[in-house]
Amino acid sequence: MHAWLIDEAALAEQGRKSLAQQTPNVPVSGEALVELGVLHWHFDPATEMSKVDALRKERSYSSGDEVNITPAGIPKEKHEQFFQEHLHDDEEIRYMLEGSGFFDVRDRQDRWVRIHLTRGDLIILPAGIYHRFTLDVSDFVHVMRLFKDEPVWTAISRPADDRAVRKAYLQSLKV
Ligand SMILES: CSCCC(=O)/C(O)=C/O
Ligand SMILES: [Fe+2]
Repeated sequence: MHAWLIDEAALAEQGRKSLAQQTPNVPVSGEALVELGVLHWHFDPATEMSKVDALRKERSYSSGDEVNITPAGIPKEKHEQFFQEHLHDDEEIRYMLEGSGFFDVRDRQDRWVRIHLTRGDLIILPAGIYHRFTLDVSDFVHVMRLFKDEPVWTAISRPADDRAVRKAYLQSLKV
């Protein structure tokens, strides 16, 4: 996992799937992500699935599924929808089994932090954080999605500032 600040204009120029970090390169540490409520682990899918299972139990992720995301495999509109800034009422838990991609999350100053995830990265985005997802130049990801209850994927587009989950998230940043 690598994370860095991105500038929207520069990103548009280089293409949103580009692996190139921007100049000036401003890295964002794992600790800074934790302060935003973003948690990250790395578990080798070949040898460390028991650690994923332990985390599932510990955090009560009772259901899950696996999806392939490729330009050919999902409708373009869906991929565009992933890249529309949104939030969820629940945590978003994603475990990268193959491939790679970017989650962009908003920081306290409303800047974009780009998080590059590759095989073995497991990320938890807190409920209420504004974010988006895109494939990178590899154009492929096989991802496990984990849920506390029945699988639901409801994206609430920004602006959603009046939503209870957004207010609770902002409140959690203050402590
Ligand atoms: C990498 S899983 C597909 C994207 C997704 O589920 C989501 O909510 C993006 O924010
Ligand atoms: Fe999302």
